[in-house]
Amino acid sequence: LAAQTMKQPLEMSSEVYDCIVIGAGIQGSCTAYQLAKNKQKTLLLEQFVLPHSRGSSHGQTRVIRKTYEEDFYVQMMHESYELWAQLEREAGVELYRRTGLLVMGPENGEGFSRLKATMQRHKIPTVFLEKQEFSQHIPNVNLADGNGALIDTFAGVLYADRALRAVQRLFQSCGGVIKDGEKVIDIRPGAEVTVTTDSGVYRGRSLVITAGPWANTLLRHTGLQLPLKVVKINVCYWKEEIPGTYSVGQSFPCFIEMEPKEGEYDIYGLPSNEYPGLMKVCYHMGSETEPDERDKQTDRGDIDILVRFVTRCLPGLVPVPAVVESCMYTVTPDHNFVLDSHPTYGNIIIGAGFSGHGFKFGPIIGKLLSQLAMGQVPSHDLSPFRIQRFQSHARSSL
Ligand SMILES: Cc1cc2nc3c(=O)[nH]c(=O)nc-3n(C[C@H](O)[C@H](O)[C@H](O)COP(=O)(O)OP(=O)(O)OC[C@H]3O[C@@H](n4cnc5c(N)ncnc54)[C@H](O)[C@@H]3O)c2cc1C
Ligand SMILES: O=C(O)[C@@H]1CCCC=N1
Repeated sequence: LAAQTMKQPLEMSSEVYDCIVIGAGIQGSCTAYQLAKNKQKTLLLEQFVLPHSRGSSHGQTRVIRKTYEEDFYVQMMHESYELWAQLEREAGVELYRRTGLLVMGPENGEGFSRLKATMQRHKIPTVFLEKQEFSQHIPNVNLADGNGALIDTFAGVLYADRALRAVQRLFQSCGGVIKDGEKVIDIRPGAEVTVTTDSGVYRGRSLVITAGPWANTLLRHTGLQLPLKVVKINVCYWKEEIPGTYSVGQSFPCFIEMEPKEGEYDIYGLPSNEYPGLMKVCYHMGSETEPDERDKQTDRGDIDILVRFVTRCLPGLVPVPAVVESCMYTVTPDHNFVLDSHPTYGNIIIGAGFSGHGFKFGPIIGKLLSQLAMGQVPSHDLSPFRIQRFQSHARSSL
């Protein structure tokens, strides 16, 4: 009996991969696909059985836009749109639906002014709406006093779950290997990195860590901790008083209300689509949580803010959420991503801290992280995303 219950040592696979990617969310899946396309023998490890709803990439929809204040995000989005279109062709599925994005914000505020200037500088097709013509273009929305409004006409919706499945399928069709339901429990850095899961041991010449909310749990094995905050997002859907009022079919756009009140985070919404008669409207922040204890976080302060916003600005919605789902953001202090090599181990690449706005960048992030993993010079300037910027925060736990 003792012999039967004794644990067998985990077997080391004889295969040496060019690259092992940990985490099959949108960033890891896109990275793995880019590597496989570049003839790299690639293993993608995922702790949960796919598909799952325990990280940050699940759910049916995400916003895609070029509407950013910073030039570097706009430049990356130019290429990301092209790569999404390429993915649609390769997978033979529709992943993007153009709806436009309405941005409302304090007309003379710093953020809104910077956004307007960036849109103009990059010649992004934008309609600037005057207060008096607003309701004619956007019925059933109340523009707050003092707010300006613009529309990014090429923005829209990405079909997130469908996109994730498509990228993983493409990765496998290029010879990539996915092992899901395998949690990584140890990482040994070296010229060949050794990665141990709860059921096997694997070796790779390089390693990409794209573990979303679990980034720091894994980085601990490499002696690094980043200043990341994991928050639970209450994903709220609101019932239309008259079904279809805010629907994709009625050409209702996605929207962002910048800084609805001083000190508050943005509120954003997507036209009703995935659940007929329900519109998704969310607060762009949540309360801190441990990633494995997400459902124990029951704070509803964000929902109170949303109820006030819906009552004031979206009169065609019942101001009580009809459905609340859960998701997580992994937030950096400056809300910019981490895209970098490990400061000590050059063959360990980190993609983390996507701060609630990373999905739309998936294909370009996949390309950049794969370039780092292959030892190539990245095709965009990655200086805004370096670990070094956290010098006073990032801790070595070696
Ligand atoms: C409610 C919500 C709305 C959003 N809206 C938008 C939007 O409109 N537009 C936009 O661009 N972005 C949006 N985002 C952000 C975007 O979805 C995220 O930035 C993106 O999904 C992050 O992907 P990821 O691959 O880094 O993380 P994840 O999707 O969390 O993937 C990480 C994966 O790593 C796995 N993993 C972790 N640890 C281990 C381990 N030890 N072993 C094996 N596997 C492991 C996890 O299980 C997980 O599957 C939104 C996010 C949320 C939550
Ligand atoms: O990234 C996005 O576009 C969305 C909407 C604004 C806030 C966060 N996610």
